[in-house]
Amino acid sequence: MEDNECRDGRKKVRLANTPLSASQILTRILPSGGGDAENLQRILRLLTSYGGLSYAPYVLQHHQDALMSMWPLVHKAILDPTIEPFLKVHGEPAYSYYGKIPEMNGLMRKAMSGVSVPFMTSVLEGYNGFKGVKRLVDVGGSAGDCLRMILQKHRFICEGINFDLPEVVAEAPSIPGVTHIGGDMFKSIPAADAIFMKWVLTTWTDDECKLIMENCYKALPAGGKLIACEPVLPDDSNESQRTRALLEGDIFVMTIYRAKGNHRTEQEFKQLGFFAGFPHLRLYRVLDY
Ligand SMILES: C[S@@+](CC[C@H](N)C(=O)[O-])C[C@H]1O[C@@H](n2cnc3c(N)ncnc32)[C@H](O)[C@@H]1O
Repeated sequence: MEDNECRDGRKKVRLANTPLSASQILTRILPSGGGDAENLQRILRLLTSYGGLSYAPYVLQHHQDALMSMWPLVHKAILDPTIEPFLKVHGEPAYSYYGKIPEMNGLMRKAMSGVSVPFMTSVLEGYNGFKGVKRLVDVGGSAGDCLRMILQKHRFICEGINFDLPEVVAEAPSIPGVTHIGGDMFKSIPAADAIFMKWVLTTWTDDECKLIMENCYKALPAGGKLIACEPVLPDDSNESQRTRALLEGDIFVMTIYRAKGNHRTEQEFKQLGFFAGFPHLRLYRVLDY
């Protein structure tokens, strides 16, 4: 009998949800034999490399046909920067396209949870800017994982609002202390003492970022704080692995989200913030991620 089987009377039954080893998986997908369990194990090790959470949905999200088929079309963003390759081919922008296909929408939420939880662990270890906040809104908060972690660490925050597109929050899990609100950040953002936002500005053009940040400004009291977690490009390009990963992410944004959406430098963020009414920018770097 195999590890994931047991006896029910005289019958041999297979237990659901029992972990399978790489070689057990291989015998199921290649019943006639063959395959390399060690190489399969190496892939599984990567996919599960973030603690209890899986990195797999993020890898899968980026490798869906609808996104992969865009890579040979990168040049289109140079020929016509008014429209990103994704929109040119699929006839609508990425987020509304995901929103119409429940599997893509669900995968995007899971992908964000898988990468955001380890990232937020690093942020919350060092960043101390939530003091005095009672009501916090997460703009583009997806399934609400970032808010859940912030509220768990900072018990003085009594109310969290997870604000995202209606079709995204409709499937978000319930989280103690968090209310999910569906809406459009280009129209208005729920009022709060402070606003948190992660991996949102980078996908949009400068004009769109100004509009989002202006809406944040309107939702905040005088002197209120916008805490934006975004990739920050170095002023000068260099050969570090980190910079090259950032530059690759920049091209991903150009191809999928907005031909003129981009990763930005500290100075570029400062200018956008200044335009929207935020006079000071303090940079906090998360380097161990
Ligand atoms: C890259 S994801 C980041 C998710 C989350 N902040 C995180 O870091 O895990 C960007 C999020 O912005 C949301 N979004 C896109 N357009 C939006 C809009 N017009 N209004 C509100 N949220 C929007 C998407 O649904 C998505 O959840």
